Amino acid sequence: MPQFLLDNNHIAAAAAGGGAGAADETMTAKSRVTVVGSGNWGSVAAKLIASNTLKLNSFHDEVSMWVFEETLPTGEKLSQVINRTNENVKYLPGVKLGKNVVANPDLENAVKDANLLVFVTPHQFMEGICKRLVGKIRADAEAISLIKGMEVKREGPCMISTLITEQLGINCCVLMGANIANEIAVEKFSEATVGYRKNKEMAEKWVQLFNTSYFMVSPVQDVEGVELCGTLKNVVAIAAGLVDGLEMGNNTKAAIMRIGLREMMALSKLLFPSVKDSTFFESCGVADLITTCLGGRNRKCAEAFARNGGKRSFDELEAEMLQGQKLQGVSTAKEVYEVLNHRGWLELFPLFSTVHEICIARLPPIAIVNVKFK
Ligand SMILES: NC(=O)C1=CN([C@@H]2O[C@H](COP(=O)(O)OP(=O)(O)OC[C@H]3O[C@@H](n4cnc5c(N)ncnc54)[C@H](O)[C@@H]3O)[C@@H](O)[C@H]2O)C=CC1
Ligand SMILES: O=C(CO)COP(=O)(O)O
Repeated sequence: MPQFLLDNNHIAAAAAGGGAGAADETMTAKSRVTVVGSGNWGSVAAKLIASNTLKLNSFHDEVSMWVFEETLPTGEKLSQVINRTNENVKYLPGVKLGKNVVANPDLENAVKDANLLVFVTPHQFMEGICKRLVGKIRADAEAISLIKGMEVKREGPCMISTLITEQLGINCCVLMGANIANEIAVEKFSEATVGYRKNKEMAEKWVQLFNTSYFMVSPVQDVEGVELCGTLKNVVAIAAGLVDGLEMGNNTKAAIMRIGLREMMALSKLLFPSVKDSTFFESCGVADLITTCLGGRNRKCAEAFARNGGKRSFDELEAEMLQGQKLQGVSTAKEVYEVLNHRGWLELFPLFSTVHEICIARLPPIAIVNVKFK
């Protein structure tokens, strides 16, 4: 790791060196971690955490990982294969998770002893998961959401961290960033941002749990800003993929990313006036926007959508190209559109609204560059 990074982050040094020490253990009860989710990023999150729980005395070594059970083509259950091979052969093949990661297909059983809950599933499943968890978690549990997405209620948008807090009655931080899971899985250096509301000590505990020599995590006091960055950039990534599929070139793509960033900032601040400008310059902001528009799944499927002239649906392309992994950008574009429509803001957000209209085939892919961006 470059020296300047160490200077920047004393917590990184503590995590990498396992410096918590025996004194730590005697002062605090050990925390138990459960990761709720085991897709591409969920599996990498479990790997990161498991490498740290082995080093840090304040955490139990074992990391429980809830697996949405499925039967593999071999006839075996995914959770059993993960526990036998120490690999998520479907969502993260070829990467060992750490022997202290234990896959568990029983959601309620997986969470019952944990005081640290890490939520990392596609956002559309979270409402159902929360309902199942009511009354099933420890009273002293704390949560963090790695989920990029939101729900739309009659009252307006509901961020996933808010859903968790409201349904389960627990505090929820968020972790977002320029984090293409497959790259972090092979330990290429990247950064992430933890967003917290009030409790800085808790944010630092999450930083400690995730931070490694190749994954540098920084806390910022702006939970909505961090979460909206992670959520809204997926809509811009769809636009960037359309531009790629249309072979419009780099200048057009850069323009779409700039306009997208401007809409991300404007909508975030309209929804939550407390959102800070500086958050957009953290890993969760411009860095995540760049990496997703260059190398993410939303970009990839949108490129194929445009190459097919919009004739094959995103659902079809997702099933064919992602082998069970899920796109977040298409449903987020719909959710954003509902919010904009409900509030009379559609004209203020031409990129966001056009992406949705292209996704549902109301407009052709080329419309992404025919919009009048003010
Ligand atoms: N993959 C990546 O590079 C990154 C993903 N994220 C975010 O992390 C979140 C989770 O994404 P991934 O871990 O990549 O998942 P994924 O898209 O790779 O996998 C889909 C997951 O959903 C599960 N699933 C399918 N049907 C389900 C159901 N009915 N109920 C519950 N679970 C079901 C599957 O078993 C699988 O674990 C998303 O919000 C995504 O935006 C964030 C950063 C990076
Ligand atoms: O959020 C991501 C990178 O930070 C991954 O984006 P995709 O879901 O488009 O792959």
